[in-house]
Amino acid sequence: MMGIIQTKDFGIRYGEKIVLSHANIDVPAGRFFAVLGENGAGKTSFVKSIIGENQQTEGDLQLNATRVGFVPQFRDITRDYPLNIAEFVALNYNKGWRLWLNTQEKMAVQSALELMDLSDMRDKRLGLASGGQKQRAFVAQALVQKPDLLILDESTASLDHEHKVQLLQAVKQLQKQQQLTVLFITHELELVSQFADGYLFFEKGHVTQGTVDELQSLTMKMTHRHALDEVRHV
Ligand SMILES: Nc1ncnc2c1ncn2[C@@H]1O[C@H](COP(=O)(O)OP(=O)(O)OP(=O)(O)O)[C@@H](O)[C@H]1O
Repeated sequence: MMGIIQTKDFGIRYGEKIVLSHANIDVPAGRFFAVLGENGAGKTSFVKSIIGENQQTEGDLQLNATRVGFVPQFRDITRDYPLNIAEFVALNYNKGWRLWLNTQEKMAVQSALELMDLSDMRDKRLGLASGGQKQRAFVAQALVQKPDLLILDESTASLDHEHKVQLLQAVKQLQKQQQLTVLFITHELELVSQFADGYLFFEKGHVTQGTVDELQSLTMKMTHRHALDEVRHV
């Protein structure tokens, strides 16, 4: 099977600063990949290259996806933002010229809202929603367009535990049922290792790709290291 994201000697640099070099990865279609690495390791720069928002690259990056859904880490939604949650989720359907939705589109919006546990809040103004509710609305909006590649940048960071698990379960379900490929950028290694089939690990200008088994041992190692750090800091 052809990989959905393939790179050959791929690199990213901002002027003199080399963020990534000689990246050789091959993400198979239909898998759930955790994207890991410390702050500033280059995770966001890499996914921006995938969606064509970062041109400061060298080498080869091949993308074999038709529709890519990207949920960025931050989005500026102020309190006076006028749309309600359902309207926001449906935004891709009415690009300013059409204010109504057909039945099929309404159903797609409804099912995305249900998946993200937002049906009860569909009429709530997005500007007045909590951080976690907004984050779930962003994911729902990305799901409506039925992407074959979904990229989530720390989408669980502001959620309570129950909604973290719920979001991961919903995405996992779509991955299995609809052959969705998922790239999930996160610092929550333990949580994501229960859902991922593999990982990309960004460290010191390089990226390594690993299997689910390697992810488990990486999680153990990191958790152990973290525990040791905590002991040291006492
Ligand atoms: N447009 C830019 N111009 C110059 N430097 C940049 C730009 N974008 C990112 N960088 C730098 O590139 C490095 C990688 O940043 P990036 O945001 O990709 O990291 P990250 O792994 O996503 O980090 P985090 O976990 O904090 O989100 C950082 O040192 C950052 O300061």
